[in-house]
Amino acid sequence: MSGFDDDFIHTIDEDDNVQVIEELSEEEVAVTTNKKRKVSKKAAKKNATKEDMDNSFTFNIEGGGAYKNNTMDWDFATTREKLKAETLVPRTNIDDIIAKKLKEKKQLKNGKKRKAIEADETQEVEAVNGEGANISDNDEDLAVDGFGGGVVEDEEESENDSQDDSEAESSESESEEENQGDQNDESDDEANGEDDEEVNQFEIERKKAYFAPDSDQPEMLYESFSAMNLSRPIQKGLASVGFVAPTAIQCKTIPVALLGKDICGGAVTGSGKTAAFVVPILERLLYRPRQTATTRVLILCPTRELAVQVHSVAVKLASFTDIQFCLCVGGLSVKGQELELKQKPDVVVATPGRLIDHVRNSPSFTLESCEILVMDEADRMLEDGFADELGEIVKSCPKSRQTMLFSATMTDNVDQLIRMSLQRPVRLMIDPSNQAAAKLTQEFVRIRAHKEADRPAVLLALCKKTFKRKCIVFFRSKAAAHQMKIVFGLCGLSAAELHGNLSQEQRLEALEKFRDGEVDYLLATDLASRGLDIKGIEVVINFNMPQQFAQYLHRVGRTARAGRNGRSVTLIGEADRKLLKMAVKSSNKQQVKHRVVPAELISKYKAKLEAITEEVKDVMKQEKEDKVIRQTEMELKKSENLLQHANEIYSRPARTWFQSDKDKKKSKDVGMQAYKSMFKK
Ligand SMILES: Nc1ncnc2c1ncn2[C@@H]1O[C@H](COP(=O)(O)OP(=O)(O)OP(=O)(O)O)[C@@H](O)[C@H]1O
Repeated sequence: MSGFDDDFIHTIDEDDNVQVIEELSEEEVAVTTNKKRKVSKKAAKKNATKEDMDNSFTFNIEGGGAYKNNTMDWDFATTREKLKAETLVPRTNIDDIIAKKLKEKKQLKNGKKRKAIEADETQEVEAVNGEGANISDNDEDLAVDGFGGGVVEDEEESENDSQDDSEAESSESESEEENQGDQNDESDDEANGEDDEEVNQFEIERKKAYFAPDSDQPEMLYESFSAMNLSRPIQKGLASVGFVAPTAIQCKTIPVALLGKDICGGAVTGSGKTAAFVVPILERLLYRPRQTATTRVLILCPTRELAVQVHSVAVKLASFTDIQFCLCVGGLSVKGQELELKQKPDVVVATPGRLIDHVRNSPSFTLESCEILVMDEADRMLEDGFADELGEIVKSCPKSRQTMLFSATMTDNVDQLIRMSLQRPVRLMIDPSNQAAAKLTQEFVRIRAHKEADRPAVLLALCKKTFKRKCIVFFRSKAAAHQMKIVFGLCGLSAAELHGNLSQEQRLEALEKFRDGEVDYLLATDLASRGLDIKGIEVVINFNMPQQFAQYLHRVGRTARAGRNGRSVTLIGEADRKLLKMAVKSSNKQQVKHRVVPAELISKYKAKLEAITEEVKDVMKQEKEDKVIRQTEMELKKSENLLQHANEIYSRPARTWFQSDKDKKKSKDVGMQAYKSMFKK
């Protein structure tokens, strides 16, 4: 990067500290490495709370792979607390409505049982009196039992173990029909071959001219963070969260980022990209001039949850520094954020919309002094829906800034990147593009065209029989995720939902409940598909396949993170064959499997679903009614507020936006279309 003036934070090549790397001999590194000191979670926490530097501190060093330690969970507690304080009227709680429905059901069942016992007693009395009748099984009781647990459930448990292994077969067993389809696709590909070659050559030349030469990519591999010449407070921060050795993307990125270069970084999901950009930012900020507070770093994320997570990671890693952060995302109080921004925090972590709102409407907040701009999930942000907002943000930052873009499906499409006005970016791609995490097993359940309606029953069968905890299920729409939440609740499966129809507090609460194991399932839309890092997710189920392979990779990337094992199960329709082919192509063959859910099991759960249709409707009706009441209460509270603070409210200048309402709607529609096109058949 060129154009650093005196006020800019220093890159490592301008910094005397570079000597330290060279002076640290190999033996010294080896000695420290061999110590293998383990800092327990508890001790790390304790360290994190200490404000001052501890001179006797020794780093937590463990040689070998990056993921040896148990790293800490990121927490949303602070953000949730803030939100709780802002809630005007308590929200409708769907769990309460479902619980009420289940209670009613139980009461009904008990009532029936009592009646049956009374009837039996009468019959017995009658039998004694010589007018006997046979006592038959009460079918209705059994049906009711089947949903909440009890006898039928126990039976299922025992069936389960034997079925697990037999259900999974290798992909080689896929039918002839599928193979035929693949061959057709291939012959199409060949026909286009020559044209493609020319285009490819042109693209290769363009990329060559656009990106920095490959020689700018360091080939250094570091055994530990302490070998990276990072400052002591940063190393302490890393040790406190259990990071000992850098991952591949961290090895490559940190040195280049410290030089202030623009970066396009790509590495599979769960490979540590967050710390790859946070660490060099913190390191550089340690050397910032401190006379006047200035916001120097902006980190953009496509979703609020991801921004909350990145903020939490950054704050934890910076525990031993004086670096200040501010989280600016929609759904949190604008006023609170305005006050924080006034203090000129060093780093702002934001979602684009809310950030633009502040740039335009928060007095004294500007991006004029932004020296580093990071875009996490950059390929998503470069998509149509975000393009206008991004253009507005880039325009507000100085040209001389450093820009870093990261994603597991990072694009090196020059046309898209030009929008970001990068300066000879260094391409740091660790894994071949479009690849899933190494330890992910991908399973596919075939849904034939005339069986599309079976999807809910298949899902229920999978969750009831096989995947009983730490499972995230992706749906195409908010309505589908919500409806399934009710179905799961009525079927005795504990689930939380996560989608855009919930309040921000509910969204974070859902994530926390799932993370803490209070619920076994997270039923989500693509809101949760990118970036979220929840430890221990064992399975990702795709109720439907998204049309874009990249989106699929992000979804399944919620498991098998940080070198762990994981499994994905995708219900794959006839129209998704191409994507199945891509998954097979981009993975180790042994890791792609065909799962069969037995037809009788599907029939059983179809019947169960049919039997609870009315109950689902009831819950939805009750929920709607509660919503109306809450809405009215909200309006009332708002009017009261307005009356009480009318002068203040009306004297505020109206908030402005960079687009007209019409333009705003148009770009929202474009985004929505782009999203929907992912599912187009
Ligand atoms: N050096 C390290 N040592 C140990 N664990 C690490 C290290 N770096 C990151 N991790 C852990 O790896 C996990 C994945 O990291 P992160 O969320 O940054 O991945 P990502 O590459 O950004 O994934 P995604 O593409 O899904 O956004 C996290 O749980 C994080 O705590």
